[in-house]
Amino acid sequence: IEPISTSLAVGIAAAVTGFLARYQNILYYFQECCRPEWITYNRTALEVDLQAKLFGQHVATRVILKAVSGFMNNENPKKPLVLSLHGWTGTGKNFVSQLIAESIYRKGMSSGFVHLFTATAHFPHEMHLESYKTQLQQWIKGNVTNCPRSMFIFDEMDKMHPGLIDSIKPYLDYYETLDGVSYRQAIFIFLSNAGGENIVQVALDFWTAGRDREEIELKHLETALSLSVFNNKNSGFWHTSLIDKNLVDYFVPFLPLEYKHVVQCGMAEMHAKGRTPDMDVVDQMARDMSFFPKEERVFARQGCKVISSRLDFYI
Ligand SMILES: Nc1ncnc2c1ncn2[C@@H]1O[C@H](COP(=O)(O)OP(=O)(O)OP(=O)(O)O)[C@@H](O)[C@H]1O
Repeated sequence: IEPISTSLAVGIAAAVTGFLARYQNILYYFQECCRPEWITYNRTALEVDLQAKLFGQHVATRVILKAVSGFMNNENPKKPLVLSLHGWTGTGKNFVSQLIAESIYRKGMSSGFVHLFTATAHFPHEMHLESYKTQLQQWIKGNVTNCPRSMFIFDEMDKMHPGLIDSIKPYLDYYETLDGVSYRQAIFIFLSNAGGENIVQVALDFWTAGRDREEIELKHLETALSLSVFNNKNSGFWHTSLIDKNLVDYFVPFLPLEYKHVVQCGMAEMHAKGRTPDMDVVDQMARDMSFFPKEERVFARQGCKVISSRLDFYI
């Protein structure tokens, strides 16, 4: 009787283990977790999205695809990926962050591993600076401990207190671990309008010289960025050592959008609203929008930002 009961017990244990393993697999399937089922980089998806959905940003498209793919395909990155996106309002900085998130996380921006902070909403009062610092550091540490492949997006970076920027600096650095946690798989994206006006000036110079916008290369914009972001004492960045410590891997410039891009945004928006894209409607809306400089009317003052709500008036 003894051997029978032992083998029965072994059999039951194996069945239970098998069931739990299967149950866990089913759970992984339904509930987001820090596993490849939920977090896998799809380069093709990012490339296709950038080409098809992001208008007028050939420089940013190239830099972002290279930066994200290089980082995600590297098994052993020496530091987290840090991108700083700069440009005029409504040119696609938030939108690109969303596309990057969608190419990595199955749930995109709704993923529990993607964290978005907006300076004025999350850190509005300077008097609470010290508690913001502690909370932010704990938040980053807790989330990266939970899932090393976490993404942190900081919007309105130029409105963020330099002290707060300084408090996240250690996480962006080359340390193997920090208090036992490695941050090397994480992604940090900073968004700001800093440098926007100088980028506009470069784009305008090309336009005035009759040169094609597509001829603008990263090298033409680097000086514009360094003058306005790195050497400008009013810029939050200048007050921190993010730049001279080389913690930002890529500064990504966003060009101001022209009339034709606004039209492209309008057509895409109509499609997104479930309408048949109508050139007449979109053209009417685009013509009523505000462009600058006053005389030349080349660039959309609000980029593509207000298009979604504007369109409703014209449909
Ligand atoms: N270059 C673009 N191509 C396609 N759509 C765009 C582009 N720029 C903006 N949009 C559309 O406009 C919306 C608002 O743009 P977005 O929030 O990305 O601008 P932003 O550059 O982050 O502006 P801000 O600096 O004011 O935060 C996006 O959700 C997207 O629908």
